[in-house]
Amino acid sequence: MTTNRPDNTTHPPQTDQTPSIPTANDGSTATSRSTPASTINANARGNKTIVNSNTSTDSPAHDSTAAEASSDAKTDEMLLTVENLKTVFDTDDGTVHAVDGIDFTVQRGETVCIVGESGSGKTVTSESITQLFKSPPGSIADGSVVFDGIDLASRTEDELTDIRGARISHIFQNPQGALNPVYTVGWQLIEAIQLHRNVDDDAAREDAVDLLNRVGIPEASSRLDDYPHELSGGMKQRVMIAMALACQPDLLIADEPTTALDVTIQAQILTLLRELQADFGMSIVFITHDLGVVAEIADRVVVMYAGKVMERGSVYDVFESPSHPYTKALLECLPGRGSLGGIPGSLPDPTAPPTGCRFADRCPYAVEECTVGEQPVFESVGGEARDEDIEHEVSCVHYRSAADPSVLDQLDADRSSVPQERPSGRTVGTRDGEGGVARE
Ligand SMILES: Nc1ncnc2c1ncn2[C@@H]1O[C@H](COP(=O)(O)OP(=O)(O)OP(=O)(O)O)[C@@H](O)[C@H]1O
Ligand code: NI
Repeated sequence: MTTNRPDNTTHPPQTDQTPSIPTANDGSTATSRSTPASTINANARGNKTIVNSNTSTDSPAHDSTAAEASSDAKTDEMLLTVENLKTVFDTDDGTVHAVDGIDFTVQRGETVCIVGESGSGKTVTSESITQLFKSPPGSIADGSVVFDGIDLASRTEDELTDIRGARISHIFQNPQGALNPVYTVGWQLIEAIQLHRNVDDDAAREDAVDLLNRVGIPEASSRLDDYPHELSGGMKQRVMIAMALACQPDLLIADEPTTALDVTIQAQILTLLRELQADFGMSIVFITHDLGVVAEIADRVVVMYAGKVMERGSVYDVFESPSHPYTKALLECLPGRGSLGGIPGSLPDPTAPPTGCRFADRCPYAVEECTVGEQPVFESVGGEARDEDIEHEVSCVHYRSAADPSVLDQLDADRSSVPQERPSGRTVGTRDGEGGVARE
């Protein structure tokens, strides 16, 4: 990379533990990759054209020593804080409560995976960060999205455009849709670079070649003259990543960026993202329904269901001590586990979400209390956190202070002694019959 960074040091891992993550059959592990953050970027998706701004301001790189020494400094490590976010769509069928009061945080340099079944609100969550959804019908009905001290939820469209262009990049599942078919890859990349940095054509071209090299495109200088249709799907996604990195974002939002790719290419892209994150120090919000990918790439996991967060915690805690029955059910769908066809049943109607826990009617552990009132408050799961910087919390009545969550284990034991109902309905979980992605 040609770009100069104010701070290219790499943090020590958040923890020296590298527990085995039961991704699937391969027992591969996920390690923390925490690095400091910096700077800028931009990009495009169907709903809105994202116009890039031309300023590039480095965010204050945080001082790891100070951060470790003081709990106050931890606030500085927080890049994104989402609180009580509600995003709705006004439709002819009523108001769709796509995201319905969620909280999560993203620290500088970490990867947060949002995982859940299809329709649980992952994409709308990611689009709500910079309000990429089409409006109307979409709107943020409540809550705040604080990015590096700026509340994005209350910003004007112009201000959001600047932020999107300057500091938050998006990559999407379908790179074809995001690349302009009538311009060469080089033209588009050079434009992205020049929108952010005041460099002449030759310097921008040189940077473009560097970026393409960096994302693993062979013979980069000759590929600059290719049109998007001349590239394979994997190569196009690499170009999109290069464009997203053109100005070094503080935050890269990746919505199922590998889902359309074959398994080998998926693995390569995930490896690439990890390497780039270490080099660039950016934070990543990674949307996926694939738990194999989560185990591979996440530091922190946010489990979503029907517009709500059900459980959140470090990748270690969520995989090794899954606590919400929904998380348990998702993990059961991993290849080699009990459930083959996904979790029985389907999501509730998003225009009329049920009271209480939204998973209650599909939950083998549900009791009467689960179906009344508000979503259960988040409780700490307790036990020894494997990553002490990341709280492990769950929204489930069985974890209330007066309750005894071991009832879930007891029920598990009881259930395993009776034949299981063969699940039907929508699928969730991992790539077709494949295990986790091999780590390098
Ligand atoms: N433009 C829209 N108009 C109306 N409803 C919408 C719109 N976009 C999303 N929704 C609804 O919001 C809910 C959440 O959708 P979202 O796309 O965020 O799910 P997801 O978790 O990303 O699913 P998938 O894994 O299939 O991508 C769904 O019920 C969806 O139908
Ligand atoms: Ni989605």
